[in-house]
Amino acid sequence: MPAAQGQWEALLSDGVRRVSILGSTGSIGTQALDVVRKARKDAGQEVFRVVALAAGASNLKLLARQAVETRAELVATSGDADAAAQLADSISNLAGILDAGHYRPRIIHGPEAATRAAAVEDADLVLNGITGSIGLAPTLAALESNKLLALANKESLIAGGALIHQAVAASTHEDPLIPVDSEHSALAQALRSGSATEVDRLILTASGGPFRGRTREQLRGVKPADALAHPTWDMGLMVTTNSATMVNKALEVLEAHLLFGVELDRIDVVVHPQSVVHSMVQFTDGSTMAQASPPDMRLPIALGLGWPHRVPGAATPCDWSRATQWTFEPLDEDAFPAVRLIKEAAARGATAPAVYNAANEQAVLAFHAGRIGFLDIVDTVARVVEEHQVADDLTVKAVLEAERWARTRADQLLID
Ligand SMILES: NC(=O)C1=CN([C@@H]2O[C@H](COP(=O)(O)OP(=O)(O)OC[C@H]3O[C@@H](n4cnc5c(N)ncnc54)[C@H](OP(=O)(O)O)[C@@H]3O)[C@@H](O)[C@H]2O)C=CC1
Ligand SMILES: CC(=O)[C@@H](O)[C@H](O)COP(=O)(O)O
Ligand SMILES: [Mn+2]
Repeated sequence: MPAAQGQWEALLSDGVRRVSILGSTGSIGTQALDVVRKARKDAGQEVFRVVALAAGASNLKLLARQAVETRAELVATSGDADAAAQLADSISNLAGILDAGHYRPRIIHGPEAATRAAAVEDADLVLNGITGSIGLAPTLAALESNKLLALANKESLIAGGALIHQAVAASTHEDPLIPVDSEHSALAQALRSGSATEVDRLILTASGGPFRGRTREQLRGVKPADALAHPTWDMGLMVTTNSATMVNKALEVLEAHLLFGVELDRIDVVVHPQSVVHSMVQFTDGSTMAQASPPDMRLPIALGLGWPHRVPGAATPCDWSRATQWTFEPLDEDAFPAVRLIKEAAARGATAPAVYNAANEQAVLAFHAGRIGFLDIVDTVARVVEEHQVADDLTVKAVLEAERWARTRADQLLID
């Protein structure tokens, strides 16, 4: 039997997986739909059924097209009643044109819409591809309604930390939280080869972003368009900017600690400009396991949707017949202090990581609005975290209050 055929059988052994895709119009969401489409074609039958779609309100036409294509039962927009009406019109027009005239999904709207889509009864698995810590409520809702959660929205884990651990512990699934972030998917794959006691260190790779090799002084005048010119990945604005400041890698170090329980001082970052080795696990005997594939998020997304099974043909593998070079270099923490700063924030505990992330989200938006310079982003994060009075316990209320304070304080500092 060909390898792929056995793999399709394994993947389909529990039946078609019903998925709710949050952030469906974004980079992760649209690639998830590529995976769903291709799996159906390659397997010759439905593999993943999209039962719910959720997005913001900036691309309602695309959301409508996705709804008609997938026939999702529930379609959610974070927009207002007008946005919902516009969405319903677009769906009904398109359904008429595309011979799906009978298709009438349930349309919901408002700030809670994605959270409701995360808890939708029909779904087995929720893919959270929303940007920002606004994704925390949907993350918790997915776990609390006992879904599998394929998590790209790292900000919810940073902000929610122990709250997410509690929700994971209460789940009846052995392993409900599946990493989709490329580095963490790589680590999860490498960790399949050894037990927790064998692990010595986790090594996260970083592309180095568009400003790799520059000194702090050389970063001073860079413009938003420069920061968005990522060398290897095509992603949304927030994560792309975070790659340029190394805040993305900082969030990912803490994400790895929260996902895999390895202490922060046993997690390293190495710059690997080709983005082919997505991360590595070093074992106690000196062996290192690395996961490698050309940069394409459809691979970790597919593994997230099919976990623990691989989706055959999800992405193109490395071409070993061609000469190639992979290089590795240390992170310059003087030019890019974000990783050191998050380790300090994590040591303060409770709400400090949520504050780090919220201040960063505000600063990134201010940078793109032309209100501040590039270096002000991480400098502001550092100041806001330093001023923060950490809450004693991590509750949803404490996180929301800390975030509200951090956003206001960051905005004040950015105006001054
Ligand atoms: N892109 C990538 O390759 C990678 C991304 N990630 C992580 O995945 C997450 C998504 O990133 P990315 O896809 O790049 O981001 P994008 O900006 O491309 O997409 C964000 C998506 O979230 C939607 N959205 C925004 N606000 C809400 C809301 N309140 N309710 C529901 N949906 C909302 C947007 O809708 P609308 O279109 O209407 O604005 C859009 O669909 C981030 O956490 C990022 O760090 C991790 C690894 C790789
Ligand atoms: C694809 C992915 O997982 C991104 O989070 C990626 O890691 C960003 O690239 P950097 O390594 O430049 O942060
Ligand atoms: Mn990543």
